[in-house]
Amino acid sequence: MVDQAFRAAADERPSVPASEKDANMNDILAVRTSESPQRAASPGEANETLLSVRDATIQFPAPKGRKGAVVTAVKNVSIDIRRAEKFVILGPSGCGKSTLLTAMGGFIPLSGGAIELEGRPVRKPSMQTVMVFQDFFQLLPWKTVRANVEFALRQRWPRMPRGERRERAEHFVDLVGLSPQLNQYPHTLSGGQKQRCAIARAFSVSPEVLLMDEPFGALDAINRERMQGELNRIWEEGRPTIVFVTHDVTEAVHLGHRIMVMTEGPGQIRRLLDNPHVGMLPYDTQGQESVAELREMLIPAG
Ligand SMILES: Nc1ncnc2c1ncn2[C@@H]1O[C@H](COP(=O)(O)OP(=O)(O)OP(=O)(O)O)[C@@H](O)[C@H]1O
Repeated sequence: MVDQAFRAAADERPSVPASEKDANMNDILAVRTSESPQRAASPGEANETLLSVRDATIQFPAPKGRKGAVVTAVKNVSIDIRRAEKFVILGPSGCGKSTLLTAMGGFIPLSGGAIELEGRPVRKPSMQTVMVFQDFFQLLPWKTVRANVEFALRQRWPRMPRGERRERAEHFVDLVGLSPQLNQYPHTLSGGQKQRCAIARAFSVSPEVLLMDEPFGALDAINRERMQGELNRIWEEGRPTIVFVTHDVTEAVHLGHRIMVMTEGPGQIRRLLDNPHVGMLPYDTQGQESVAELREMLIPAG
């Protein structure tokens, strides 16, 4: 019998039929879910929906071609993101991951369907949602690490007393291990340190939802692995809801309580999986097997 967590994932209908390969993946994750004694319970198991995507379709004008022609980036995606979960969107390059994430933040409009945050339509960016990007240039170059975080805090809570703002900024800088660089400017930081600062800034404003678009994509392998572990650790503080986009299978399995696998473009849901291996790689051999299976699932047919 599959366990509760797996049934919850199966409730979300993928928008494309599962292949035989996918069915095997189900078996693997379902069995592991019930067998794994150390399994970290998904905090989203309480099933409280925070961000709801209903039948979302996103189209862009085709770059060239006849007038009115469109590119469909995302097609009929429906998904409920639960409060306090780390939800990973995984898929091949160009399948619409970033587009879907950007729409969740209200940065681009839907062509069809709806996105709601706590039951209210998401139509434009709001303070409830913060995005962290892959590139290293999201910090204000003329401000120090501390001042970058303080700046965000001032935007979020304009009336917060100066001392409290400073203290809060230092707390989050410390949380990401950047205290020694507190007074440094972005151009003096490594790529990993810049991402740490961006993450400190994002966490410091206590967003309802943190949207992370391949934030470690530009890091070397060692720093990337380190940052994944850090993210799991930092998430424990406050447990924000995180939607994390990646095309890296190991990263997905290490970070996501649930993993949504997308098809090649136009992006649809291929599978939605509960992941019992979150935070356990690289020492969890079953997790490594799941990584291999997922990787195979992403290899294009033919
Ligand atoms: N502003 C735009 N105008 C036209 N087409 C766009 C636009 N943004 C994205 N697209 C197209 O939508 C599709 C999905 O792009 P998207 O960036 O969401 O994919 P992705 O899965 O995030 O890819 P990657 O992993 O390479 O970042 C692609 O075909 C892309 O060319």
